[in-house]
Amino acid sequence: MTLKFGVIGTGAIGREHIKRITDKLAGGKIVAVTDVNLDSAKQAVEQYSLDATIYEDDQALCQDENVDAVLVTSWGPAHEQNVLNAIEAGKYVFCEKPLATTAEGAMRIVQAEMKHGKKLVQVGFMRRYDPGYVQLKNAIDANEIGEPLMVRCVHRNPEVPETYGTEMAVVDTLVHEIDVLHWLINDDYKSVQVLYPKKTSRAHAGLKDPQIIILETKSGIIINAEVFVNCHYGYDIQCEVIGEDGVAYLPEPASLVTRKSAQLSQSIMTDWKVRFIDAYDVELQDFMDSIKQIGEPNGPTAWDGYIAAVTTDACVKAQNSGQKEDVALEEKPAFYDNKAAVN
Ligand SMILES: NC(=O)c1ccc[n+]([C@@H]2O[C@H](COP(=O)([O-])OP(=O)(O)OC[C@H]3O[C@@H](n4cnc5c(N)ncnc54)[C@H](O)[C@@H]3O)[C@@H](O)[C@H]2O)c1
Ligand SMILES: O[C@H]1[C@H](O)[C@@H](O)[C@H](O)[C@@H](O)[C@H]1O
Repeated sequence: MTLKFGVIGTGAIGREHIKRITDKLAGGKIVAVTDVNLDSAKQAVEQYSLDATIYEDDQALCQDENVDAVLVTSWGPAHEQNVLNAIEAGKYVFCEKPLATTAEGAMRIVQAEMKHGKKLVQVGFMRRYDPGYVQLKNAIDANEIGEPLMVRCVHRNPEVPETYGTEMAVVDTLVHEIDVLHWLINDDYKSVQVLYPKKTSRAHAGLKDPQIIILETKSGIIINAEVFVNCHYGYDIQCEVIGEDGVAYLPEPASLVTRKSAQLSQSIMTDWKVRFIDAYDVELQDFMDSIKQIGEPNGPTAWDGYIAAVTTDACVKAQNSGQKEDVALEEKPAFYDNKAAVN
């Protein structure tokens, strides 16, 4: 069975995913596309020689009977409505992060999915599929470093556009750490605080950059996360988990080491597309395979999207108050504990 996708948003990651589903992964096909910029949708169809219907809006795309699953790769603020339209039409949804830009928005999706009665949504938190993070998780779960006590992590982008504001540092960027870290250390967040170090001269007027976000978990683990989106030198993701018995580091991506002209050097990546290429491939393959095998997506759920949204809301509050802010989650519905059985 081929899973037929309708794509909402044919920008950077939309095209990356179209390309991997079309040329690289097994069992998927793009049959419909839409974008608020219709020319972009047309270009994507041409670029990848797709046999796909071009729709003027997301609702019409979701209603297409030929579409089995909707790939939401529009801008963050559009995700909530895109996902709700897909659920309304009874379609599976793979939604890029963030699931919604507010906790209320994410909760509306959770409620719509529960009302539908079956899991349909997977959120694009691809780091859970990254081989390095998987290694780190296996080491923690196998108790190789003992009880985790502290985590230090770094999320650096070379630059960001003028449209990227202070809140996006948490809603668009830190959201990756927010999702992957609670999964990694098997804990829930209790509070968050945001500090602003000296501002880089490379950040535009409306952006505070870098930022340090301190997250405390229910068991007392302190996470120190740096977001620095004008670091200039590369795309750099680091994570170090300090346990009672030892320390585990996220492996650096493999890169050639050279010795030349009295220099020992190694390159640093500059682009998220390349840094997490394996993770994107595996997450989308898993989405397609699990729908075929168990009738529902297997990856990060709408509830994970809700946890992330509650935590980013608290971070935004902390950005503005300068105080420690609580992360207050609703109780997890049993709906999100159950996994479908293999058919
Ligand atoms: N998982 C990751 O590592 C990762 C990487 C990049 C982007 N993203 C996420 O993917 C999303 C898209 O990012 P991008 O870099 O591709 O942005 P982009 O600006 O390159 O592309 C977004 C596209 O969506 C279209 N669009 C916006 N609103 C729409 C709507 N309501 N209906 C239809 N089309 C609409 C825009 O016209 C644009 O073509 C963002 O939420 C971003 O956070 C995730
Ligand atoms: O949308 C992108 C993407 O999610 C990248 O992985 C992240 O490093 C960027 O900060 C973000 O803007």
